[in-house]
Amino acid sequence: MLLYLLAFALFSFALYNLLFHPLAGIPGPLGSRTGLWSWKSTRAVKRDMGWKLLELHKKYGTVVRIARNEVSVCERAPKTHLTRPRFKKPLKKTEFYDALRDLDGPNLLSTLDNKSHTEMRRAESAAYSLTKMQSEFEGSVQAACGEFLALLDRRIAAMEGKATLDLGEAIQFFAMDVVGRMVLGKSFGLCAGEDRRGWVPLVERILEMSCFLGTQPFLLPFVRWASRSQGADMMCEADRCSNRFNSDPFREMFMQAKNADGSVFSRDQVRAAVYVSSFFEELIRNLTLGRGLTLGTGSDLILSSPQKTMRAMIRYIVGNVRFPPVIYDKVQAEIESALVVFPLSYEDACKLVYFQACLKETLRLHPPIPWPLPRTVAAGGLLLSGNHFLAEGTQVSMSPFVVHRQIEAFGSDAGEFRPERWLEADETHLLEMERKLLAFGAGPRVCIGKNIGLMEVFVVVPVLLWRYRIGFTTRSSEGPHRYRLGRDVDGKVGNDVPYFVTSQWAAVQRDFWCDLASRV
Ligand code: HEM
Repeated sequence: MLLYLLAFALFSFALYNLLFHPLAGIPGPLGSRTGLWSWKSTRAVKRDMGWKLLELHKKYGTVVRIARNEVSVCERAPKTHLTRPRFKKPLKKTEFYDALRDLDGPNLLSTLDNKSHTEMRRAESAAYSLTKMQSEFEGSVQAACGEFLALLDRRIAAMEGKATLDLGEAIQFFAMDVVGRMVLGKSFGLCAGEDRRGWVPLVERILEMSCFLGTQPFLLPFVRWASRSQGADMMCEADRCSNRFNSDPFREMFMQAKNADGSVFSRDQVRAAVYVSSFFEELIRNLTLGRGLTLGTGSDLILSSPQKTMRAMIRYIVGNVRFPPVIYDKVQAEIESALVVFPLSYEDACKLVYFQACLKETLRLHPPIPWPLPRTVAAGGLLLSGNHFLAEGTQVSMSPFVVHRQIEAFGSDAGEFRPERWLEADETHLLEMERKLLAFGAGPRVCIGKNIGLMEVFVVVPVLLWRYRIGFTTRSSEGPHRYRLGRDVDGKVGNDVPYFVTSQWAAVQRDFWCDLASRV
C-alpha cells in the first residue's frame, strides 16, 4: 500500500513538473522536466558538463530546462532583450554556491546576499587592484617562475638534453608555489621537489566533491555536521596550523581594509576575505583530519584557474595536427622581435599583441570554469529573448564554455583556435565578442582576482615558449601516459589530443606529457 502511495506521489510530482510547472513550455531532457532525475548531478559525477550542455543547446535551442526549476541560457543577448519588468536588481547567486563557502561562513565568491556582497566587494577591491598586484605580488610570481624554470632545466640536464615530463603537473607545482609565496612569504618548495605529500590530487578531489554537493544542497548540512564533528583534538591541531598564517602579507593587506562606515575589518571579515589563507587552512584541516573531504573550497576553485589557462594555452599554441605549428612560430617571433627581458613584467606582456590574442582565444575555447553559473531571478521576473518569461525564484544559468561557442558571435569557425579573429574584427564586432567572453564571469560578480591570474600567465607562458622547444609526447603502449587516448575540452577523444580533460565546475587537464629541449 505504502509503495502504491509513493508511486502515486512521484507520478503526480512528475506530471505537475512536466505539464503545469511555470517552466513546462521549455524543452530539455525528460529527467529535468519531470524533476525525477538530476541532470546536473549526473554531469558532476561523470565530469562531462561542457560538451553535454553544448549538445543540449544544439538539440533544444538557446533556452534549455536543465533542472526542475532551472534553465540554461546560451546567448548573452543584447542588453535591450534582457529586461526585468519591474525591478532592476542584480540576480542573486543560488544555493549551489553554498557548497563553495569556507567552513566558517561565506566568502566573496559564495555570498548569496547582494547587499553583503556589495559591501565586501567595495572594501576588498582596492586590495586586488592592478597597482597593488604589481607592487606586492609581481616579484613573488617571478621568483616562483625562476624555481619552475630551474625544475625544467634540471629535468632536461638529467635526461641528456631532452626531458619527457608531465608539464601539466609541473605547472601545478608552480601555481602552488606562487600561493605559498603569497601566503607564507615563502615557496612550498614543490618545484624544488621538497614536499609533495599528495596535495595536488587532494585539492582536485575536494573541488569535484564540492561541485557535486552544490547540485544537491540538501546534503550540505549533513556533510558539514560530519566535517565539524571530527573531534576537538583535530580542530585544535588545525587551529595551531592555521596560526602560522597570521603573518601572511595578503592577510595584512586586508587588515587595512575598511567598511563603508569607515570601521576597520573585523577578524571574521578578514578571514572571509583572505581566500588564499582560508584555502590553506582548509587544506590543512583536511590533511590534519586525514580526510580528502570537507567543505569550504571556494577559494581553490578559482585559484586553480590560472594553471588551467596556462596548460590550455601551451596546448593550443604548440599545436599538433589540428592546430598547425605556425601559431607557435608566430608567438616565438613576436617575443624575439619585442626584445623583452625575462622575467617578463605584466606591462611588457600586454605589449605582445599576438600573444594576447592567443590568450583571449584560449580563454574562449577553454574557459577554466565551464559550469553553468547559476543565479536566482529576482522579484519582478525576467524576460529572456524569445519571449520566455521566468518568474521570481527561477534559477537561470549561463555556461562560459557554451556561450563562447556561439556561431552568431564568433563565426562559423567558433570551434577552432584562431587567434586572428581578435585582430581582424572591426570595433563593433570586437566589442560584441568581448562582451560575450565570460571566462571571468560578468556583472557585479565578475572575477576579482583577474589581475593575479593574468599575471601568472604572463610571467610563465612567454618564457616557456621562448626558452624551450616543446612537443607533445607521442602516445604509445610503452609511453608514460595514463590514458590510452587523450580527451579535449569539447569531449573529442583522440590519439593526437595531448591531455585528458574532465569538465565539471572546472575543466581540468590531466596527463599532459611533453618533450622539452632547451632552445636558448
Ligand atoms: C585565469 C584565471 C581566473 C579565471 C578564468 C577566473 C574565473 C572566475 C569566474 C568565471 C568567476 C565568476 C564565478 C561566478 O560567477 O560564479 C570568478 C570569480 C571570482 N574569482 Fe576568479 N578566476 C581566475 C583567477 C582568480 C584568482 C587568481 C583569484 C584570487 C586571487 C580569483 C578570485 C575570485 C573571486 C574572489 C571571485 C568571486 C567574485 C565575486 O563574487 O565578487 N580568481 N573567477
